[in-house]
Amino acid sequence: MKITKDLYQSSLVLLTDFYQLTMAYAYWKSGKGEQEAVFNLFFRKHPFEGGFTIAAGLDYVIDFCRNFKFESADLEYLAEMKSQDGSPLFEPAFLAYLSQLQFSCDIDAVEEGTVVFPNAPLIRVKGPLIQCQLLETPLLNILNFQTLIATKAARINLAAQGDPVLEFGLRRAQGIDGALAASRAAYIGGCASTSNVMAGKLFGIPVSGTHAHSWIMSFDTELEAFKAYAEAFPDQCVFLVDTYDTLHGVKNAIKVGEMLRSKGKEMIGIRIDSGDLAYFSSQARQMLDEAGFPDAKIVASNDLDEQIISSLKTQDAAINVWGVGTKLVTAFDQPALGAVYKLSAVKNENGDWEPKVKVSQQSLKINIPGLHNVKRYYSQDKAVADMIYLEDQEIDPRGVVIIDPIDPTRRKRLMPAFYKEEILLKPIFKQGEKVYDRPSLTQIRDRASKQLEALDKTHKRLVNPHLYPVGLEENLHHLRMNLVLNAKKFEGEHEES
Ligand SMILES: Nc1ncnc2c1ncn2[C@@H]1O[C@H](COP(=O)(O)OP(=O)(O)OP(=O)(O)O)[C@@H](O)[C@H]1O
Ligand SMILES: O=P(O)(O)OC[C@H]1O[C@H](OP(=O)(O)OP(=O)(O)O)[C@H](O)[C@@H]1O
Ligand SMILES: O=C(O)c1cccnc1
Ligand SMILES: [Mg+2]
Repeated sequence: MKITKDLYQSSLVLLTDFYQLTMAYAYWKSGKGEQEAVFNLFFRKHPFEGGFTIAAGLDYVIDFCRNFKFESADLEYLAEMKSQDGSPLFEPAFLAYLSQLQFSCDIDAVEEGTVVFPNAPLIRVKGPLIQCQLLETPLLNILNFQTLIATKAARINLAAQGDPVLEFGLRRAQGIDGALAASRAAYIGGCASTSNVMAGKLFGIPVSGTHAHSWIMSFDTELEAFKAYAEAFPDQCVFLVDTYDTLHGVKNAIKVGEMLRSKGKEMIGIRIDSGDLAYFSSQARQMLDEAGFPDAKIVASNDLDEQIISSLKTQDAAINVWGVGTKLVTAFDQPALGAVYKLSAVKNENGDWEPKVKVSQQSLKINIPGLHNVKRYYSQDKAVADMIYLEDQEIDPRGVVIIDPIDPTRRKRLMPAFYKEEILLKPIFKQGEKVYDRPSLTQIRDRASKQLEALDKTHKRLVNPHLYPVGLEENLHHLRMNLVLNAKKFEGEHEES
């Protein structure tokens, strides 16, 4: 197991795209490496055609930044890289610079478990250009995936309407770290437990499970298999009833349930893993009730997702617990979130911040310039709107207009004096020092649940959700428009000359 051993014991600083290192070298060479810059990480569209997204992954980012160090083995590898003519790609003086590099950025971020919306930053990184640049790929790698899975999990849990959802994804997850990170994110999104024992050990997630068809098939009869399992785990029996004939399996489960009861034990329930889950769960419920097991739970699994769970709910399926694997941990219907990381300001020689925009033909792709933050306004504990604003901008409590970043004709007037407010980007690192107390995973999960409660149900609809208002504070909107118009003007002048 050399590969996994090396992987988990090495520094992660090279977990970046090659072009980040070549840019870092060129920044250094041109004397710009230490120039201060600001980058923002944000996504442009909710995943799964949904109306909300749950931020996750910050804890990994914190670990990554705290361990941001080029070790001698990393530098040796870089020293061996060659350019086309066979000479070393990176000058020794640059590698010496990297060896001395100490993480010194300011990072402000939305806390894990926060409901977030398109275009508003999840993370803001302020610091020397080289460091900001080197963080792009790992930050995107971490936050894109965990945010995606936490959101998928939240959707599945909303569909389950409070029933426990057990995460069963390990066997179908995207490799080793994909599985671990998915279990963590699924728990943040509201899942009750994971089948992944290592995720249990690493993150303290409750671990749970039933048994497989192989257990049943290894015996001559299903009844023998159930009995043997009940001998081994008299307090943990969820009998898988569909290996041969589902309703006959329910009868066998009832027999063994009665045997357990005669010993003062109670079976937890049954699991159905195939066939029409509405039909079989209702039949099984009736049989269990009639046999005197009204509290026995019915667990369902088999390629479930939020749409099938919703459908089963409307069919009045008698399912109490949902086992969900593949479609959760792979984010089956949308395999990537698509968050991006964009430069929004640089400090010039006079020490002033210069806001930056990347002009694009698509207004959707024009970034938001400057050093900005996000305020969420709440009225009676419901989130009303998010405002993206320049951090040094005074906000008039009597009234502020927010403007949609994509369609400037969409505007909303807010009266901050009447609302409770929360600033979403919180300080995580100041000049490389961690200033944030990391919450426990349970606290993060609670935050996600409370944040979803604060969101109106129209935004949580799985299909065609109502759009939650997110807008630019007026002055930020004007700054952005002026930068775009100026950039276009210059472009025109260049073309003419
Ligand atoms: N009543 C129902 N309404 C909607 N979808 C259902 C219902 N019952 C089962 N499903 C879903 O339909 C799909 C059935 O898939 P498929 O036909 O491949 O399974 P199966 O043949 O029953 O079981 P398997 O092949 O796993 O042994 C699954 O995704 C399952 O979750
Ligand atoms: O369906 P998922 O959401 O991924 O949940 C996990 C599945 O994994 C197990 O069986 P597996 O799929 O390995 O085999 P089976 O479907 O043939 O029983 C389990 O019985 C579930 O069906
Ligand atoms: O414990 C279970 O029932 C389980 C675990 C993983 C995958 N499918 C089912
Ligand atoms: Mg299956």
